[in-house]
Amino acid sequence: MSESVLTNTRYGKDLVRVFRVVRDGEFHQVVEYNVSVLLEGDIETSYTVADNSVVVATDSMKNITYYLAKISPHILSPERFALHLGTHIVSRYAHIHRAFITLERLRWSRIALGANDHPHPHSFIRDGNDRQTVEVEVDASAGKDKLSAKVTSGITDLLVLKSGGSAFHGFIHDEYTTLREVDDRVLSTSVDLTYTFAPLSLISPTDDKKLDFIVPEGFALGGVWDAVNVATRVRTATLDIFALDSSASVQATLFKMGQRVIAENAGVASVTYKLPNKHYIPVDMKYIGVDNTTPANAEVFVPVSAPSGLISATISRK
Ligand SMILES: O=c1[nH]c(=O)c2[nH]c(=O)[nH]c2[nH]1
Repeated sequence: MSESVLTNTRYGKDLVRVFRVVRDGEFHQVVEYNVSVLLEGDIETSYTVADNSVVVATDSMKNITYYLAKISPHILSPERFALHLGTHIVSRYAHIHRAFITLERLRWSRIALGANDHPHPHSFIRDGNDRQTVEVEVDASAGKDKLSAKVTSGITDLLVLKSGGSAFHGFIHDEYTTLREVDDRVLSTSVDLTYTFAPLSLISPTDDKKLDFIVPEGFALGGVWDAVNVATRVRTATLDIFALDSSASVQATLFKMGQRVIAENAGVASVTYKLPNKHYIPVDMKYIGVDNTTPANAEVFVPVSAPSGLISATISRK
């Protein structure tokens, strides 16, 4: 027993599902989040000597999440809501020094009706399985009056495919090579990306209940970290480059995506893409005397679920 030591502790509530409607008269806005709240602090004794007096119950973390979803004016912005939640928790509990708030925003887009695409005031559609992601770390370890935060946002599971405009040749040919060079192929990936904002300092709440939250400079609408607009631009840039690039490889297309994200978003310090290459293999129909394998005649493909390539890179501001 004496040869072991507790070196790291973090605990909390995962998969807190919460939906919020914000009513502006007839006009509603909605968000649905999956939230994870993890805490670090002076909690070692809960592990080593079963001392629950230092434990904020994970059930309470769930309740705090629901309460903040009810009262936070920042609920519609995943970044600002996560910062508000983390700031409240580290300010409210003296022995909790860091809060790690992770949040996924599910898509609920407003339904557009009729020939004019008339936006419906309170009806929404799940128009994609991709989720916006936010990871926030609120750090009070330098003191409750010196809060700082790191914010990383992203997109996960954005599934795309192009049936032209993608080639792959010039790669190493040796005794292990069976892949053919192609001028044209099906390219599909499920985009996973994260982008990081510069670290920021936060103003500590001054009210008794520690519920006040002042949006950090830059994170308000129109600021360099205006997360709503950054998220929209990053998604648009990724889809634009995917569609428009005459792809020489996943690597080369990925780099162009990253360059555009950095160029268009002054507040973004770096962006990391993880792109699986989801292979679509032309079916060999020689058995029936049909050419389905030369690129011009390849029309029937087998989508291969495994293995896939996996291409990743981080593009940073110089
Ligand atoms: O775009 C690609 N990059 C690779 O590194 C690679 N490797 C492979 O087999 N196919 C591909 N395609």
